[in-house]
Amino acid sequence: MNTVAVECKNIWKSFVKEGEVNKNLRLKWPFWNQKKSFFHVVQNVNFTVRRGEIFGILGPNGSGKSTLIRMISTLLVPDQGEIRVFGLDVLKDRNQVRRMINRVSVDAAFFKKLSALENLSYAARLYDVEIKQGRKKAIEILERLGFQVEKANTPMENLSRGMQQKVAIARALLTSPVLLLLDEPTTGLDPKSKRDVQDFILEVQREHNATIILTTHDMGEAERLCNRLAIINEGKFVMIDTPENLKNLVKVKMGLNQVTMEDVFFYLTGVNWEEDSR
Ligand SMILES: Nc1ncnc2c1ncn2[C@@H]1O[C@H](COP(=O)(O)OP(=O)(O)OP(=O)(O)O)[C@@H](O)[C@H]1O
Repeated sequence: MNTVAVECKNIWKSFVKEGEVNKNLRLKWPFWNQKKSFFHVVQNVNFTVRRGEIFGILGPNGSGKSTLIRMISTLLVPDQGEIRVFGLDVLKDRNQVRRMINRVSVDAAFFKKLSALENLSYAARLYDVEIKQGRKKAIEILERLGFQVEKANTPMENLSRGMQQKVAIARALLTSPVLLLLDEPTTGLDPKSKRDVQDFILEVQREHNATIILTTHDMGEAERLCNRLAIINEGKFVMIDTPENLKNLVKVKMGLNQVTMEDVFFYLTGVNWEEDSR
C-alpha cells in the first residue's frame, strides 16, 4: 500500500453566486456583467491516497464532496492547486488519467431507450472488451450485485432508480479499474442491495488492489469499507484518520465510554445533536 495513487495539494474551487453582484469590483462597460460574487466550495484541501486504499469522504450536504470528486476525475478544473493520479497531472495528462479512472455518481448518464445490457455492452466496447466477453462479464456483475437478470433487456428508462444505480456500478466495474471514484454509490439502494454492493467493492479492492475514493452519507458503510476517512465541512478538510482513531479521539473529547461514527460526524462538522434531531 505504499505507492501514492492520488495526491491533492492545496485545492481550491469557487462557483458564482447566482443573482448576486459584487459591488466592490470596479469594472467598466463592457465588463460590467462580470461583477460576480463567488463562494468557495473547496478550500485548501490536501490529502494523499495510497494504492489499494479505500478512502472515504464524509460531510454534510453541500460541503464540496462531489466537487472534489469531479476535479479528481478531470470533469472540473480546480481554480488553484495540483491533483496527481499515479504521478500524472489531471490537467496536463488528462487523457491518460481518464483511462485509469472509473467514476460512479448518482447522476450517471445512460442511453435511456437502450437496455441495461446494451448500455453495458456499449461501455465494454469503449474499453476494447470483445462483445461476447463484455456481455458475459456484464451479466456476471449484474448477478453479483443482485440485479434481477430478467430485467437486463428492459430499457433503462423503465428501471427503478436503485436498479439504474446498480447498472452504473456494474459499468464502472466491467474493466479492472485502477482508480474508482464512487460518489454515493449506495444511495437509494435497499439494505440487501447495499450490502451486495459493499461486498463487491471490498472484493474489487482485494482482488485488483484497486484504489477507491468514496463519498457516502451512510456512517456504517464508511466504517465498514474505508481504511481512512476525511471529514469535510464547508469545503475544508477537518480531519483525516482511520475510523477507529477518529472514534477514539472523539471519545476522549466528549468524555464518553463509547461513540459511534454518527457522534464523530456531528462532533467534527459542528452539527449540534439536539438541533439536528428536532
Ligand atoms: N456547477 C456548479 N455551479 C454552481 N454551484 C455549484 C456547482 N456545483 C456545485 N455547486 C455548489 O457547490 C456546493 C457544493 O456542492 P457539492 O455537490 O460538491 O456538495 P456535496 O458535498 O457533494 O453535497 P451532497 O452531499 O448534497 O451531494 C453546493 O453549494 C452546490 O450548490
